[in-house]
Amino acid sequence: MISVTEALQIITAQTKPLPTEEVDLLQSTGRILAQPITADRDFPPFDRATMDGVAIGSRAFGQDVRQFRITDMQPAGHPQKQLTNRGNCIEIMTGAMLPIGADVVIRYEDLTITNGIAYVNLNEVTPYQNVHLQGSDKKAGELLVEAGVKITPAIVAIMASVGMATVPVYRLPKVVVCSTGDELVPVTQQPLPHQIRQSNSYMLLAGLQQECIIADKYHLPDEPEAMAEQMAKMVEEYDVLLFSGAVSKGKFDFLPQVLQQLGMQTLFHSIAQKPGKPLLFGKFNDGALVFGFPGNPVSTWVCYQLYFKAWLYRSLNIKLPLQQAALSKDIKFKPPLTHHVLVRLTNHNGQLIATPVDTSTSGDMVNLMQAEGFISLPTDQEHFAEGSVFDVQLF
Ligand SMILES: Nc1nc2c(c(=O)[nH]1)N[C@H]1C(S)=C(S)[C@@H](COP(=O)(O)OP(=O)(O)OC[C@H]3O[C@@H](n4cnc5c(N)ncnc54)[C@H](O)[C@@H]3O)O[C@H]1N2
Ligand code: MOO
Ligand SMILES: [Mg+2]
Repeated sequence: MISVTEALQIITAQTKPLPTEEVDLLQSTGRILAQPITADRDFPPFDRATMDGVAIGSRAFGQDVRQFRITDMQPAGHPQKQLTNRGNCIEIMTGAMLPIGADVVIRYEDLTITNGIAYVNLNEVTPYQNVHLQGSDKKAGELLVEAGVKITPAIVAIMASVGMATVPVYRLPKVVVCSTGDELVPVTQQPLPHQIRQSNSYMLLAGLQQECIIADKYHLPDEPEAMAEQMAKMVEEYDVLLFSGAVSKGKFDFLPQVLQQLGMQTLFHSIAQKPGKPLLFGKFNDGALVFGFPGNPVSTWVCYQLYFKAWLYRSLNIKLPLQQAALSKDIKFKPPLTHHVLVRLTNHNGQLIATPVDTSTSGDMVNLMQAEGFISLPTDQEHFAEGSVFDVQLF
């Protein structure tokens, strides 16, 4: 049986750089940007009024001029006007170009306007007051967003502003999620006393959706020939096959043998860990990877998070979300296995505290929802003291 570290090494050795593709701007949120974005023009592209009011020249104000005749209007979206006389001003709206000859915007709140004359009720003004100067955020040609970041709504706004209707992103793998087991019935079906509804596959599909992966879904019976028939097509079609169940020692756990008959090379089957000991990982010659997650829901979820996401994030060259947190209580764990402890997080005087979530067994899917992540406790200790700090991998 291999260790968690060895398993992660074997899995991450199976990553290769993903090709890129163009997606619509609004389909890009959450995807990984494949090219850097540079400013096509200055940010902002002109001296921009940041307040509604009037535009004047600060020199006139310095020469004790306090009243200005309103001669024109400079709304946003209109070509730049010109201030021709130091005793004049131009009404200006937020977002408009600062007129030629003006360098200050006085807010309406600081003005008294009577008969077309604006009186400035201020003792001093400074040049470029209430003006967002051209190029002050970024200059044309400068880097705005580096490649390799996860696209957020703010990045979508930047891409829109530089005219990108489509966005180059790393292609995501084509994934299929496959539940196994004769006890499982569809969500819409009333289970008989010996049956349960499928839930692991939905948990995996939902998890994949959070990574922007829309996977296909299959269900396989506990019958080797029927399994093989359906799976042969999957190997051709998908980059990654995620199975749940049928990987342990049961008389109906046919998955490892069927996959091997179809030509899968087993890279490991079982890890020194709890939960998730019988995890299966393999690959086909044409490149399809197989993760066989143990069927108990907590095992499926922890193995998906720890192993599939390690592979996915390494392929995309991004970091897994980790937070350091201190244990809320002592944990004792005897066997020489890596113990993955589900935790929820709270903040205590600025220190993040990880409180273990009580699940009765790894089949307890109801209490799984309490967990915000998990800690992988190392094998070289049996006693983990309250207050000791560990990385929490966040769900
Ligand atoms: N003799 C041994 N028995 C078991 C061992 C062992 O080492 N020796 N390992 C145990 C561990 S640990 C786990 S985890 C499970 C893994 O079992 P399988 O991967 O073979 O999964 P199944 O037998 O198909 O199912 C187990 C359990 O999970 C439920 N399940 C499966 N798929 C789904 C799904 N899509 N939605 C909801 N629930 C699902 C299934 O009904 C079973 O209750 O084996 C232990 N046994
Ligand atoms: O992974 Mo199993 O569910 O350790 O119990
Ligand atoms: Mg089994």
